[in-house]
Amino acid sequence: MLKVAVPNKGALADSAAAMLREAGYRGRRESKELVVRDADNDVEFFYLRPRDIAVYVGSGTLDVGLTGRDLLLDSGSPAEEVMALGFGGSTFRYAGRPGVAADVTELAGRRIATSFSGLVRADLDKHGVAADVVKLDGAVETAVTLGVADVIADVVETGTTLRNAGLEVFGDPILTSEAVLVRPATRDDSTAVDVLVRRLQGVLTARHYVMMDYDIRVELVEKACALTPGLESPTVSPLHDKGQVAVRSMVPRHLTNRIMDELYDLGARAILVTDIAACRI
Ligand SMILES: Nc1ncnc2c1ncn2[C@@H]1O[C@H](COP(=O)(O)OP(=O)(O)OP(=O)(O)O)[C@@H](O)[C@H]1O
Ligand SMILES: O=P(O)(O)OC[C@H]1O[C@H](OP(=O)(O)OP(=O)(O)O)[C@H](O)[C@@H]1O
Ligand SMILES: [Mg+2]
Repeated sequence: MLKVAVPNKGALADSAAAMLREAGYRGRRESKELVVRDADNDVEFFYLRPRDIAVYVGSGTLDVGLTGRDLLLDSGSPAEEVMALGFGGSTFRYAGRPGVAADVTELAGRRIATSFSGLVRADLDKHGVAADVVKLDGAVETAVTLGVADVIADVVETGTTLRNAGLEVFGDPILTSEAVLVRPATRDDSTAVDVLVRRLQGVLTARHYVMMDYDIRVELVEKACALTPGLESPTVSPLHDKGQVAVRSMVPRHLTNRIMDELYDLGARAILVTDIAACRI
């Protein structure tokens, strides 16, 4: 039975659960459940703290897990990233009172509060900077106000928490993160993991693309297909009216309206867009 680690709470938990549900797996009925057995799919889900997931997977105790790239790299675990999951996006950045520093090279001798000490020490080493890392559990923005640190390094999504604490980011982002699927670096080839990966890729594709159908005059079909090339090649079917064809193609969701406008201008009509509920490409 494939053993999968899933975030039990926090910023990644709801989206991870939604993605697995869309991929056809059983979820938990209430948030106190720590283990869920999905016998139909031969999978067992372990609901763990997101920070601990890379540790379990890296040790080989669990076969695969969903966590943040920042948490994976911070843990120093030998687990490796298999695929990005398209949610839980954030950056990991230095921040401080306005004007405190312009970039990491100005942090020598300073105190840096963070709950990601692995990431920060690696970044300081990379830049040859000797600074004190103050390891805290969370809410690190307050460390500057309370005088425990000169600057912080933390997860930034909207920037609201920083603004509320009177802090500003400085320097380049240390890391760009999102939720990722991780597996042990020394893994055996596993068909069960391949099935999970294909299902999750199916969810990503179904979310990123829509299906577009339209009718177009035969002599314009090449131009229309250039606007809607699809992933491989559009399906072109004959219509009863010999002068026209029906075209069906996958289109990136964020381009839907622009492509419909362009197709309409070209002469396409009966342009219909439908969601893709599930797919294997
Ligand atoms: N707005 C956000 N706040 C916090 N984490 C976010 C946010 N957006 C995305 N993330 C990602 O979520 C993960 C952190 O999740 P979470 O905050 O639940 O873990 P944690 O900080 O270890 O736990 P907790 O906050 O419960 O102590 C990281 O990968 C982070 O990049
Ligand atoms: O840029 P924003 O949208 O404001 O989000 C970033 C904030 O959210 C996270 O805190 P979290 O809620 O995980 O609490 P924690 O600091 O205790 O981990 C992170 O540590 C920042 O404080
Ligand atoms: Mg947090």
